[in-house]
Amino acid sequence: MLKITEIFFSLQGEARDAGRPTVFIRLTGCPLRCTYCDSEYAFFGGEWMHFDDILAETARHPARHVCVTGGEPLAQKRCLQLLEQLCDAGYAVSLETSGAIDVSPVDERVSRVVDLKTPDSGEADRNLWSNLGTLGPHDQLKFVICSRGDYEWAREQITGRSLADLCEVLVSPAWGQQDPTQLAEWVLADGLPVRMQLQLHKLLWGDEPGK
Ligand SMILES: C[S@@+](CC[C@H](N)C(=O)[O-])C[C@H]1O[C@@H](n2cnc3c(N)ncnc32)[C@H](O)[C@@H]1O
Ligand SMILES: Nc1nc2[nH]cc(C(=O)O)c2c(=O)[nH]1
Ligand code: SF4
Ligand SMILES: [Mg+2]
Repeated sequence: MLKITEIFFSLQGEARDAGRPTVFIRLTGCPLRCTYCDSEYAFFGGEWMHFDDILAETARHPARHVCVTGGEPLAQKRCLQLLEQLCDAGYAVSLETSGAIDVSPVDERVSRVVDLKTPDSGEADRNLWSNLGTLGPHDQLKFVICSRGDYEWAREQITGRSLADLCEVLVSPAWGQQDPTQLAEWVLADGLPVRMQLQLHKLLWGDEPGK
């Protein structure tokens, strides 16, 4: 059983697979409190669901891709079993995670999207740097940028730790806070080896849950 906030079908709005029709499984609960969090409604509540029912609900939608998110999905230990079962069922699975919890036990078929928390998130001291050692080309690292200070911090991590040699590195403007054009100009000025992303679902549907 897992505590689930919502299961919905949408276009992947973030990271490397942006634009692909995807089923989202949002797990309830998170031990962090990022200043910009757009998913606070997943902190509490939710519904206990059996694995079979989660898989059945997922299968109702015509998708090859499944994204497990939250809240912080890895805060529920049994999330690991769900990820395995989704892979066994043939889905291309991604996991959105805060980087505050050990990602090494995650099934290697899963693309782990690890968000390194920036200073302005208010949660940078929660980053588990040992996670970097477990990542490979199939995984993704992400920085959500709130300010020039966040950008410079991210740039320092990316260049100082050669992160682009590990896996795909993404930068994303904090929605409604960081001007995206400005971020694009900074990336270009430095020739930073990253992929900049916008939250496609918010451009399409605004900031509403279940999209
Ligand atoms: C809601 S979190 C859930 C997964 C996990 N707790 C995490 O933080 O990665 C999914 C992704 O949305 C990003 N996110 C949340 N609020 C955002 C905002 N206002 N603007 C841009 N990205 C945001 C997070 O940084 C994270 O990369
Ligand atoms: N369309 C869509 N794509 C997403 N990719 C990651 C999401 C998340 O909240 O983790 C998300 C989301 O909430 N909606
Ligand atoms: S870790 Fe993710 S879900 Fe938790 S507060 Fe931060 S952005 Fe929101
Ligand atoms: Mg979201």
